Amino acid sequence: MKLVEYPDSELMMFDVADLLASELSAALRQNDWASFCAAGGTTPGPVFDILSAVKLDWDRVTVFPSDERWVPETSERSNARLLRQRLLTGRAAAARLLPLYADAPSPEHVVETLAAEIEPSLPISVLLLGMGADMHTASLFPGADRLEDALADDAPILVPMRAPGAAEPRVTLSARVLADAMCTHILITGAEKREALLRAQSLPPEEAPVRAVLDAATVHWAP
Ligand SMILES: O=C1O[C@H](COP(=O)(O)O)[C@@H](O)[C@H](O)[C@H]1O
Repeated sequence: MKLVEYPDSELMMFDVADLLASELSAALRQNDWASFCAAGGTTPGPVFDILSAVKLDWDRVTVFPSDERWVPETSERSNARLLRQRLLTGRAAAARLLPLYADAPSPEHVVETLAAEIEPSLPISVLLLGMGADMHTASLFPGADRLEDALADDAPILVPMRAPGAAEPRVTLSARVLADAMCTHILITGAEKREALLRAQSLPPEEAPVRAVLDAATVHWAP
């Protein structure tokens, strides 16, 4: 793991957006398409705002969330809504968004269909993850009902997930799909998450799921 510490969050958001733009641009030089998989939650919005204005062949980029809460895009808790409102505007409006939600009573009803839509965009070209203070990343939560399945070497692309720390059912990319990404960044702020990150380094993924993606990741932290 590489840890980059910034004096303030604003500087971090600009630097990370710049890095992601260069990596997407490099991926597009090597291939006809690139995929950008990004966290939801409260942290990455400013990165999306900056990235959305970058000049890039966005029409060759497929964007999808790392995980989704089982709510429609009308909900403020929807990770796809965050991507649509903060990233797929301006220049980046030309990108294609693949939501990880469909109008079905539970993730189990549609998880295979959703996974089939993601599969052609794998491996992920550029991955931006977040992390909770409980050391979850994407929706790989400690104590989640299907964490073991999602951490397995032969895990499916997408795994439905329910966890004590999650208000609604979730769907998440599995650890192997996240760990296969060509470039991985984790964006965190605050003393509590920094301490959790350092603790996660010496714990197994079953206790600290973020551990499953740490080896190849660059972690960006600001107070
Ligand atoms: O629930 C989620 O949490 C993590 C961390 O979110 P944050 O609000 O603490 O930044 C996020 O990375 C994940 O995509 C999201 O579904």
